[in-house]
Amino acid sequence: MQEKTKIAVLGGGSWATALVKILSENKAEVRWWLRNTEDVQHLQQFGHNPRYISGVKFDLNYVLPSNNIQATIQEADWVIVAVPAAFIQQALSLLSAEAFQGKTLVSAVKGMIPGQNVLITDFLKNHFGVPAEHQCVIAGPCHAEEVALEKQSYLTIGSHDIDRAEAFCQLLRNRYVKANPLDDIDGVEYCAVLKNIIALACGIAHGLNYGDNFQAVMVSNAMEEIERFLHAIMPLPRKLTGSAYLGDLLVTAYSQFSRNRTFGNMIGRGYTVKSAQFEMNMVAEGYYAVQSIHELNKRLNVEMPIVSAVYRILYEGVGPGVEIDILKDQFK
Ligand SMILES: NC(=O)c1ccc[n+]([C@@H]2O[C@H](COP(=O)([O-])OP(=O)(O)OC[C@H]3O[C@@H](n4cnc5c(N)ncnc54)[C@H](O)[C@@H]3O)[C@@H](O)[C@H]2O)c1
Ligand SMILES: O=P(O)(O)OC[C@H](O)CO
Repeated sequence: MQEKTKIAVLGGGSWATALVKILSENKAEVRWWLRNTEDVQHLQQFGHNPRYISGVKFDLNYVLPSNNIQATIQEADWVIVAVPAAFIQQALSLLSAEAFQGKTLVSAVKGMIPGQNVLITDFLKNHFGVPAEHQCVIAGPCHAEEVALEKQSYLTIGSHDIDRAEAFCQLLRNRYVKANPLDDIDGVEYCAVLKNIIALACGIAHGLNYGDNFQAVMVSNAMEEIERFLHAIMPLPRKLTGSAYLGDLLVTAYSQFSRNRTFGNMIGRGYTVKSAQFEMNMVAEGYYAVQSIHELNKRLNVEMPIVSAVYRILYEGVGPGVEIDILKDQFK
């Protein structure tokens, strides 16, 4: 009998839950780390994650929930990090560089480490010595909620090692998930960070009662902003109309499931940052990312009017109406 592929998934949120569904249904052995003991016990007893997309039922012959992070990754060949960026340092604090040796690290995160202002793959390299070519990122327009409903979805797996990316694609592909490898790992990782900030802006505009016409112009301006930033930080020939770039921006800017758009919408309607965070059970990565991009851009000096507007709204207390009014006059 062929041995099962052993995969560790770190994180108890929506995306981790959807990834565990995909991988375990493909008959991989999934060791799943969740920080909350009651959630682990609930999963072991009932086969559901009680907090996020709880309709998904897991086959416990393939899914092994645990709150011991060292034991979870020990046997795994692949380790998927699906913890929001702001909590990664804390989540991985019990692990040493040796714990990751010989494994492939896969970032499912669309964010940056706050304060350090680095991508997750760079953090894993700097902090744990995981070589760049031993890493992959999961990109592309894919909401966990739609995976749970088995709606047709597309993922792009970025890696400097294209064979490794293809091997990971093979673990993901199923009836409703298509996966493709791509070597522009940094480009898709930065694009995923930026699209979350743009979704915040779209949500803010919607909350202020701007309509679809305005949002379409905002998204097309945003695409130019993303292109300028990617060109400045990582110049490469890349097809930005691809689903890991434009596709991911569109899903997050328009979908009812978007965390970032929902958060922005609350800000546009007059919620404070604290009250919006309190009301959402989920994490809007764009809130943290906009600070990191703002810091990085002090060096790059890229023209990023939408990102700058979101930064001023969320971190400098400028009224959302004031900032969106300024953008309104700049857009063509
Ligand atoms: N949800 C999606 O559809 C989706 C799709 C692609 C990528 N992602 C990315 O996956 C990553 C995980 O996001 P998600 O959507 O699964 O999360 P989520 O918003 O569904 O859930 C929030 C997660 O944050 C954790 N959390 C909250 N407060 C915490 C704290 N103080 N310390 C530690 N952990 C805390 C929760 O336990 C939970 O796991 C993010 O980077 C996100 O951008 C999400
Ligand atoms: O749309 P959001 O803000 O929920 O982000 C989730 C994923 O990045 C969509 O691909």
